[in-house]
Amino acid sequence: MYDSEVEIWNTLLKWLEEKHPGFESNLSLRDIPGVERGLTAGRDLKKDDTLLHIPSTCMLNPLTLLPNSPIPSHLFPQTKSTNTNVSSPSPKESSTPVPKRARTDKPRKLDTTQLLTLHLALTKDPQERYKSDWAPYIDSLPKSFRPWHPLTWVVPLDEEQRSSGQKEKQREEWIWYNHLYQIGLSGSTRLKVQDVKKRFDQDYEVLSDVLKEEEPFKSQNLVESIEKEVILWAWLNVNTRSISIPLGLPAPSERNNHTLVPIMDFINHSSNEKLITPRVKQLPTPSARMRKQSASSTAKSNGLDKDIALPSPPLTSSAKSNGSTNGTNSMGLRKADQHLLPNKIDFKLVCQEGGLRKDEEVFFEYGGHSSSTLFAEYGFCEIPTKSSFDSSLKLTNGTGSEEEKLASNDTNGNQNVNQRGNSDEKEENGWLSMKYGEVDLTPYINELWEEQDEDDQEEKKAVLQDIGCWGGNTIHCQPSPVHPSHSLLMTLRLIHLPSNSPKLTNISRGLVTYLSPANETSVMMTLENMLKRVIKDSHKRQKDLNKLIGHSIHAKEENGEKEEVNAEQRGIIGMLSSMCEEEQVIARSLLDRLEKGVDFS
Ligand SMILES: C[S@@+](CC[C@H](N)C(=O)[O-])C[C@H]1O[C@@H](n2cnc3c(N)ncnc32)[C@H](O)[C@@H]1O
Repeated sequence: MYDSEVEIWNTLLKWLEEKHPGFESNLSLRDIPGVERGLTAGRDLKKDDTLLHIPSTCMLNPLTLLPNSPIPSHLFPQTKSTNTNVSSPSPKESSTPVPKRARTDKPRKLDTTQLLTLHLALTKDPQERYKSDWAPYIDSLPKSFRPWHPLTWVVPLDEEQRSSGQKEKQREEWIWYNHLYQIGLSGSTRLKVQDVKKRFDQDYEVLSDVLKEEEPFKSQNLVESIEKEVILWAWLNVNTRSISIPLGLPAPSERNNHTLVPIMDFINHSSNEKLITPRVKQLPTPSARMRKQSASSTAKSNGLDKDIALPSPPLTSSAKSNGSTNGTNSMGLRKADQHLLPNKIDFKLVCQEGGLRKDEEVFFEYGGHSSSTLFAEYGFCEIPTKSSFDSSLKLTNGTGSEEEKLASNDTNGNQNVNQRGNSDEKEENGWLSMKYGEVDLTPYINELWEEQDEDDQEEKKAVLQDIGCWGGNTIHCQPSPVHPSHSLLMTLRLIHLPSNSPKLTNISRGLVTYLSPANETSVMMTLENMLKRVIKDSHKRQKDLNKLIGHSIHAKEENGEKEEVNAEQRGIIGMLSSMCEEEQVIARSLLDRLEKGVDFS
């Protein structure tokens, strides 16, 4: 571990111990240079031992932020119950002039994502006018998301604001990663990254307007001094590290009811139930409990000791429209409706059955996310190995078995999925047993929609929305065996249904799902063709990724100075190649079933 990182960690612990009574931790920081940071048991722990107790006061959210925030209070979101801002404005804010807006304009409000992004970004004011009470926590956040987070591959660097010495190198690096985005990501993963970008662009626009128009930022010309890159850094911290919690803020809950939580946000993800160690409880902070007990006799039924949702970025628009995916982030939505006293909820993590040995890593499941969602939102994916820690090694140091895996492909970068040896079978079983193993066929389905007449398309889309099947174009590993989602089957059935079919009414009422033997045959043939294309496209991508290995980032080959891709790039290429493998294994497995005549009616 670097000395500076130890220092940052120790400063954070000291701040929590001194300023936030109730804080307790039995966890240690695992930080191997070049590998993701994570948390491990600081000593042997048994069932129900406290791993971590995080008081509500140290969490960073609109409720804790408001009392001393330089951000004007009228920008804060309003609580559902009071329909007022999260608390009364402090004298400092009440003198802040509210900018005049047209009468018909609604007063400007930021949601939690935007507000936290703004708070983090203000701490980077070059003139240091915005010191945060959370400084020791903010110092512990990742310093940069470039170049490893895929959002940064589609958001170009602001050339104007780079020093000329760095400019060329950074520009070349960005071109390399943008090229990787074009050739190394499946169509469906690209759609998910574009969805993240859309959310970022919208929030960036809102925050730029706030910096331009709201005081005191306007007079300080902060829109010029806070670079887009800083907003990107802040936004990605909020989106990759915040945790769903009921704050009593209004819908959309996934944009409002979340918080940054020191220490807890160092915990890495795993969907492997054997590795997910702590149980998380929400409980009132001690002083709140006293007040709540005297105010209400229903305190215990109002959420005490409830399990709580974990790191959970705002829903992607595709997930929103797709209730049938693996419950993406829905845990957060449900729990966020049941809240204790807003701002008075502690987190307590306790050890699961079986306990933990000293130095064993602690994991959470961030949500029911497929590889492509994990990758687009958090910049990593899970690989079926004995632990997720192995996958994080692959992600960042690039020297692990991914490289060997790439090297073991044939000269075209292809793996022959029909002729599998023992190790391939093992690999295949690994992918097929992943809890959220999935292939998303949306780009192929979109092509089919484009072939349809526009009115026909609209009518069928409305029917699919009526039955909750719009947008769920996925095939899943669980429950085994691999199968298309009901939404995918219904989508294909409607695509193959003649225009203006009288059957549409009964389908939209949920009375009919199977349409006819001829329709079903067409559906199966289309599905087969799509799966073959998935396998072919994925092999092609793997081949292109292979070509990148050994190629220079700075394109100096013409000078005879061939530079290898660096370890980080190699790690990312390995991860993308694994995602190709996952697609091939899952698509092949469903294809085998279809070829054997499986019936999904
Ligand atoms: C909530 S933070 C967890 C702490 C983080 N590792 C750190 O160093 O601060 C989420 C980020 O951790 C990384 N991460 C989480 N789980 C991972 C895993 N299983 N493998 C690789 N990286 C992971 C990803 O970069 C993700 O964006």
